[in-house]
Amino acid sequence: EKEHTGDFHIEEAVEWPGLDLRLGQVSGLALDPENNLVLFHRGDHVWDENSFDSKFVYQQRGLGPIEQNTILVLNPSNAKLLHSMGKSLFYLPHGLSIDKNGNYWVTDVALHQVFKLGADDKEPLLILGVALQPGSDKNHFCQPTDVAVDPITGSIYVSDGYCNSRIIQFSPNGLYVNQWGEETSLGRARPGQFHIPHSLALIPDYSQLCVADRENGRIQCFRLETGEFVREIKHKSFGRELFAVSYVPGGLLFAVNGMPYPGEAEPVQGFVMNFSTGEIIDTFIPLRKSFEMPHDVVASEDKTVFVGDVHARAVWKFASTEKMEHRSV
Ligand SMILES: O=C(N[C@@H](O)C(=O)O)c1ccccc1
Repeated sequence: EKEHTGDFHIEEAVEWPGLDLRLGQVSGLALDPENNLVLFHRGDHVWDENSFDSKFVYQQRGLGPIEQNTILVLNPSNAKLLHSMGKSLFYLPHGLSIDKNGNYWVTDVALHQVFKLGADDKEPLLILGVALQPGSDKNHFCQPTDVAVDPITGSIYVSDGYCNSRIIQFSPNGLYVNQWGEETSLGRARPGQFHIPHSLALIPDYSQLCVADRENGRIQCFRLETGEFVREIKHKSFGRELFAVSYVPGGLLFAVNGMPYPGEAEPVQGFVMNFSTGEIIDTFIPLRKSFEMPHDVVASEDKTVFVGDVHARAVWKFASTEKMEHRSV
């Protein structure tokens, strides 16, 4: 009988033409049920130092919403545009995820809102949060960063956000159910404390929700039903910031970290981890150009990985070059 000992490597798919799509800041990536790549970008708007006041109120309303289509559906092989939507709706796109029915779930950090959109371009199916009003109660977010929808229960989880430190759970029709998380106290970051919960990965096989705890440079995982802390995944090679996390059925967890601060050793890169052990089994960087601020990562079952970069305004594709040594036993 043959035994496979896969030596897992991924490297950039250099035939992918997604590096110069002339997009705005690419903030969110997801794969739809047909495995098309969907991206969320900011068109001609940018998030910079002048975008918010000290109370996190968006300062550039005068610009109006982004007139370009902010949600693009691309062919995952050749980056050809298949469909686009989402114009005149958003000010500062951030997170994007797609549920098992193909609905798009997005966050806008300027509006402080979460939207559920059908794949057509009709009215949003659900909006959570109050437009342009930051807050931290049951119906106000503060720069919410991502959404994850449980494929089994339909429960909605929101990572809230740059100016809050919590995960909020809503029922499938948007009623507040539960929340957990608190600000990171000075000194050590304890379990359940966040410093920008920045990206979510829902792990149905283990009924866990994993969070990229960005400025604590770590991933924290919690029980879906209760929000109870399960474990932290942290590696020295993550450096100071861990921006995004994504799970692919079969047990692999993907992540991207932040640029090193001056004088720090850990380079900006992508990570492939074994979910159950938390161990890093591969790292990856582009061959063409280089990561600047990799902001989201998404992987498909065949281990194709896409990374969107909010500064480089680029989308890289990586593919596994698994070398299978065949040993007869
Ligand atoms: O983190 C920032 N941005 C990115 O996450 C992003 O989503 O663009 C940011 C921080 C301070 C000022 C301006 C931008």
